Amino acid sequence: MAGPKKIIIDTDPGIDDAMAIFLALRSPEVDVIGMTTIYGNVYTSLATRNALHLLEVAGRTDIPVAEGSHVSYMKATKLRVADFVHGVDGLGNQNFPQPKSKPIEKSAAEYLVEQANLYPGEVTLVALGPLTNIALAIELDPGFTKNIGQIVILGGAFAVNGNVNPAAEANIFGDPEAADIVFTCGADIVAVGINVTHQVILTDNQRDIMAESDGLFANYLCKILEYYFSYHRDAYSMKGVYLHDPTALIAAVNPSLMTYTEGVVRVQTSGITRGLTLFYNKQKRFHEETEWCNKPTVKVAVTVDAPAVVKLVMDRLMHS
Ligand SMILES: O=c1[nH]cnc2c1ncn2[C@@H]1O[C@H](CO)[C@@H](O)[C@H]1O
Repeated sequence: MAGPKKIIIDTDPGIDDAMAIFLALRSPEVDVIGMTTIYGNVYTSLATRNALHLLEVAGRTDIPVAEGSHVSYMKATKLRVADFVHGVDGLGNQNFPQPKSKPIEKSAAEYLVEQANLYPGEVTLVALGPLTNIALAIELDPGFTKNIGQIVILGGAFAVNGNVNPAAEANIFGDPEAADIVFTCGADIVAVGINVTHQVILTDNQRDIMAESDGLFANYLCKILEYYFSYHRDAYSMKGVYLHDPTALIAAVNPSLMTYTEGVVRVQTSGITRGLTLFYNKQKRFHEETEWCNKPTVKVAVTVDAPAVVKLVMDRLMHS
């Protein structure tokens, strides 16, 4: 029997990233062999600090962290970070101590290429932030797309409004050029967009159940979740929060909790729809040769068993 699936988490922690990371560490189906960091919810240096901190909380400083790009694929330095969603420290403004551990010497892209070469076809990369590091890995080694087992992407808004603006979802908006490279690179890709993650909601009551448990992860998360809940109250008038990153992680841990469709995804890189993800189902042969022809297909999640995902997330975090 095959052992647990090797996964690398590319992350911008982030409150829902913290949930996904802890969930992964509590999931016997996967073995977290490393983490890479990226800007998005916070700037990259803080993402690295938070990734190291979360591994210290979990007692898993054996897991290497490789720091990712500080600029977009096109070298833009003016980046959009979502501190209004996660707090200025990215983890709900809790004044956590500086971690003692350090990132490895290699960059995220170098580390991704190294691991994909070391375990060809075996590594699942779960991308929870903008796709800069992955586009850089493809640039560094064109064989990366063949060597990486699968890339599960939290990103996109397929046939629904975005969450940055009506067109764009945050991770794709963070680096649309990188996203278009990744979606059309030919690797085995599964995209979980906010059309799916917006169905997966942790309610106030469910958070209270988690807070009353004696799970280490559940207790830690309930503290930092306060900020994330208040953002959802303000932005969406909701008494609950979207479980974006944990849902994407579940697509790697238990893919049967979602259904998927397959087609070509392109990303708009200019104008007011910059960051828009557009899915072509390949059901019509168009008359003209276009930028959509002869592109590799990806899988896009369409439905989710939301109660089962929420239950799995809660159970695993409470028994930690
Ligand atoms: O309104 C928002 N702006 C920016 N980022 C957001 C917003 N809401 C959620 N996220 C973050 O972006 C990813 C999902 O798109 C998640 O990581 C979530 O934490």
